[in-house]
Amino acid sequence: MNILDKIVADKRKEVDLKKALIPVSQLELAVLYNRDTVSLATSLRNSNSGIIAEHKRRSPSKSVINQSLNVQDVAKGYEEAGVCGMSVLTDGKYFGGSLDDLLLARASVKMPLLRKEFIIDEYQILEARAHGADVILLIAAILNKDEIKNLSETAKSLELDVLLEVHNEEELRKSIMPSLDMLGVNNRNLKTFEVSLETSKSLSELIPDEFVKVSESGISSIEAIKDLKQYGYQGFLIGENFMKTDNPGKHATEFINELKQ
Ligand SMILES: O=C(O)c1ccccc1NCC(=O)[C@H](O)[C@H](O)COP(=O)(O)O
Repeated sequence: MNILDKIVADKRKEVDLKKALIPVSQLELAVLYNRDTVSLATSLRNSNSGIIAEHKRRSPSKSVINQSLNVQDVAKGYEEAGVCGMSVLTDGKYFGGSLDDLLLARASVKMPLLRKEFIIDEYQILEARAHGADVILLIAAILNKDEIKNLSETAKSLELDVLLEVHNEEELRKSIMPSLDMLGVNNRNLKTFEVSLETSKSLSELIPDEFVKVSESGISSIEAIKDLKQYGYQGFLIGENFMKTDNPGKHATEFINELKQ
């Protein structure tokens, strides 16, 4: 079994357990009293930098990245740096994240927040909305076409943006549908962890213009972003490069300032 299959199998067990403990009706109540959402797609369309900065403590490919930071400080630092939005990993077992991280980030900043999760059930979309997310991620590698349609339509009905992530042409072709806002190309193969920015470049021309194009993973230089912009990318998801430092917000500020020059 590859790591992605293992993550999804664990996620199914986790969601089934949670459903038994916290009923959908309780989450729906939390959604009802939640805030208006803000659009990451709009923020990216109106931005020069296009940076989506991630909160990432550890990962299957890197084990420990940074365990000593406080999510509120990271969120405030990113917002002050002027990023377009923040991605918050909420998976506990493989990434050391939680829904509490999302809630605490939400309490600290106004910018769009992405729940970075392995979403396989509508329940997780309600959770995302109830904990302050503005955007959800759907990963084409773990969903079929009907699941992508149902989950993305549920997200839209809750006024959430949808970022659909692909890694190859087959995933892209099955996924294109009007209920998506952004198409993300993950440069990391989630089954082998191999990273290549060529993946974003080669898939770019197959992504219709109505979707905001986002390049994800393995981005660590200004040159890489300038290069990817030539291929129509308006969003750049950066995790490790910021999180491996003592002060991710400061690093993001310096990065964005250099990008603007
Ligand atoms: O990062 C991993 O090792 C990983 C492994 C398996 C599934 C997903 C994984 N990462 C999720 C992401 O997409 C990245 O955290 C995100 O794109 C930022 O990547 P990076 O800038 O390379 O930290």
